[in-house]
Amino acid sequence: MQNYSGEEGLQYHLQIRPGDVGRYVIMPGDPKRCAKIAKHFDDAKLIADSREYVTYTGYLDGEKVSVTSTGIGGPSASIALEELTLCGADTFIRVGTCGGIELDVKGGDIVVATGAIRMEGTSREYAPIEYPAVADLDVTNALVAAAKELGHTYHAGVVQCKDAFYGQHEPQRMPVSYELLNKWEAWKRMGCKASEMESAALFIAASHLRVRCGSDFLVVGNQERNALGMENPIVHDTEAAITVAVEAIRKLIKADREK
Ligand SMILES: O=P(O)(O)O[C@H]1O[C@H](CO)[C@@H](O)[C@H]1O
Ligand SMILES: O=c1cc[nH]c(=O)[nH]1
Repeated sequence: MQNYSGEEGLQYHLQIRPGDVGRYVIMPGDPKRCAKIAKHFDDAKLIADSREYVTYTGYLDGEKVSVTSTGIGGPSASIALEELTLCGADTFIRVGTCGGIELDVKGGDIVVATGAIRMEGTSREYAPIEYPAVADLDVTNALVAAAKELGHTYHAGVVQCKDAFYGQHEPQRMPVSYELLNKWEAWKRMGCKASEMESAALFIAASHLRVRCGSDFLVVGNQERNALGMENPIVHDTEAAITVAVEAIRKLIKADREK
């Protein structure tokens, strides 16, 4: 494909080149989360700040690692994954926020996605809907082990992905509300843990690109608990989800070195 950036190797959206990023990349949605994540790296340097994509590169246990924000939603997340892969990355952890769905998933808990419901548009441009959006097993095992070791309350399971944040939160005001409401009921009955917006697109794009991708999230709150009048803490501090991802990367680095 013709390179729109006008310079060979320079990525059009992320404004990064091969060599700028490590093999391992943490991907938050919010660009402002990047500096917080980069503080966990040794010798972190800002590489690029373009649109919603902020990239820092540093080191963990002597291995080059990076953080790149994806913005909100599947389209921008899949662009980040594609351009990072073109620059040599092959192992990705999305660190996001989510809303709890199962009643025991509370604000402040951690969710690790094992798979994602493809109720969004981007993944459908990559693969027919029958193909499941599944997290990479090595990355997921590393995330679960890290959450356990760090002593966090965590839940591993399927998350739901959508394109309209307010469709999740106010489905009754959307024209397709009956479909949304019925599907939401199905996700609950199937044991879906939480809702967020990028993992389905990332897992499917990662399968297509043959790279590894997993996700972990801070649970901000749970509207199902709220609707039932249950205690519903609202939490915004993503540090626990970040440390789980950083520890998971350390585990993957160690395991990859031993291969
Ligand atoms: O906190 P981030 O990583 O952006 O993730 C969640 O927050 C945004 C919606 O508020 C969506 O991007 C959703 O997936
Ligand atoms: O409820 C929530 C919280 C964060 N992100 C979402 O997509 N939903």
